[in-house]
Amino acid sequence: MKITVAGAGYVGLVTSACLAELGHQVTCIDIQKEKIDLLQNNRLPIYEPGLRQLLAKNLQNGKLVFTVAPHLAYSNTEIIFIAVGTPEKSGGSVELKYIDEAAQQIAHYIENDVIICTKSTVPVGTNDLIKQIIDNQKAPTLRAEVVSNPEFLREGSAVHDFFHGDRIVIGTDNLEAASILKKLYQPLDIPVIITDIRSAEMIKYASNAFLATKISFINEISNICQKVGADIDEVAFGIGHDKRIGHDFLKAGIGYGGSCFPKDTKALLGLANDVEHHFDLLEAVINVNNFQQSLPVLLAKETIGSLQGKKVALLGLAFKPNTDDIRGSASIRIVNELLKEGAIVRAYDPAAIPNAQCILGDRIEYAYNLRFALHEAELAIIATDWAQIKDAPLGVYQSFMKDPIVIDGRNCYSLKEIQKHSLTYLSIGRRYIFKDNLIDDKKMLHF
Ligand SMILES: NC(=O)c1ccc[n+]([C@@H]2O[C@H](COP(=O)([O-])OP(=O)(O)OC[C@H]3O[C@@H](n4cnc5c(N)ncnc54)[C@H](O)[C@@H]3O)[C@@H](O)[C@H]2O)c1
Ligand SMILES: O=c1ccn([C@@H]2O[C@H](COP(=O)(O)OP(=O)(O)O[C@H]3O[C@H](CO)[C@@H](O)[C@H](O)[C@H]3O)[C@@H](O)[C@H]2O)c(=O)[nH]1
Repeated sequence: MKITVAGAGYVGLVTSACLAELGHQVTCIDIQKEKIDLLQNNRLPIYEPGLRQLLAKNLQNGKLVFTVAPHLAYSNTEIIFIAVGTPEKSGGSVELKYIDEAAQQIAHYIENDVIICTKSTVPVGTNDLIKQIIDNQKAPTLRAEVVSNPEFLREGSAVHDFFHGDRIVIGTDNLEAASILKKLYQPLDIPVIITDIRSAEMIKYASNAFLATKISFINEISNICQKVGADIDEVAFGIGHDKRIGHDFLKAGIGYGGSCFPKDTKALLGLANDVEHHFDLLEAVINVNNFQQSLPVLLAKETIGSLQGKKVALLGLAFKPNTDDIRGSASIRIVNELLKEGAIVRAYDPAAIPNAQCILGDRIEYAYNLRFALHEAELAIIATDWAQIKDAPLGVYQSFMKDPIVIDGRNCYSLKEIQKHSLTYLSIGRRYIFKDNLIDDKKMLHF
């Protein structure tokens, strides 16, 4: 089929490359010329495992084309996927201007009947607005069916998720459009759920809010575990064995980040408020996450005292491993809080340094390897569980730091392993181990 994808971000690029891989003729359009120039030259503007190979192959065989020209993208196509950004506005509501602009362009440039699928995460009711824009502005002879087709991929495993997702949701009342999309996705052998547009839009927000709730729940349990001397990893393992609960998304840590959970939970809270429903549970999930992201600096202050002039190695800038995305990352909050306390920060990340530099500039130093980050640091904070960080031998902390204090925000090491080394080690929801293997419950910190 001839397919157009609007937006060359994480979702747009993965969708484009994977649909081209399935044999479709795909045109991906973006408004950022620099991005399209890079892509046309076979260079990826993002870090996403597996994407480079798909891009190279499908650019070369002509199945995938990049453009900034809307007449090329929209005038001769059968299905259009909208994958433009829907970022958070100040106050937490959803910025829909990119959706609005894309819809206007589509309406203006289409020259045949099309199905328009919204992959962007949009508040319930937005697809009706897209339909209104298109219907009001397109040529009256053309048929354009607007369908909600929310995306569930995770960064860092997005290509895998495209081919092996848990479900595909199609929100439409139009049986013909549903059947065309079902056929498009058929080779993936993933269950397809066909529902109405508003339910499809809500499935996306409810999914993210539920996953965020699981994370905040386990983080709250972890904070209690730490105070009563239980071990959160044991507890999560134990409760996860109940099939009704499951093991996924029960990893305690320094909270969820990313371009989705923080913004989508706030958007759903806003949506609930708009219909005069106070979503107490979701509000608590967000508050717990804010606390959790601040935990490393609280622990640092309780352990060391003043952080003024202290050298801190921050290990990980991305919001999770295997991505260069720093949107909503706990690390950004940690840096800001450390700098406010007067600390000197040197950060290491295998992929996210260029993105971090755009936001943090020269307020911190950057290290291109773990050892340089740790060199002479007085405190190390593990913020992202990249393999390069979680698999590093514990000896490096002793070799490169003066008197190592490690705050492990992702519980990368087992306490047994830690006890073989002489370092002060604080993790999430587990006993704190002080230098010389002293595990002293009386030394539990209080925050
Ligand atoms: N990132 C994820 O993991 C993920 C997963 C599922 C859903 N989503 C949702 O998908 C949407 C896109 O997310 P993303 O992370 O890929 O965003 P992104 O910010 O990485 O990319 C969005 C792209 O859209 C482009 N754009 C803006 N207006 C345009 C227009 N009129 N025409 C063409 N391109 C235009 C921007 O220039 C940008 O390159 C969001 O709604 C997000 O919530 C994201
Ligand atoms: O047990 C866990 C699982 C995740 N996280 C954190 O939660 C955040 C989000 O992780 P993840 O969900 O793996 O990454 P995303 O790429 O943000 O994907 C989420 O957001 C996307 C955008 O909406 C959805 O498409 C995906 O289904 C949804 O998982 C990260 O900071 C993780 O460190 C935890 O702290 N504990």
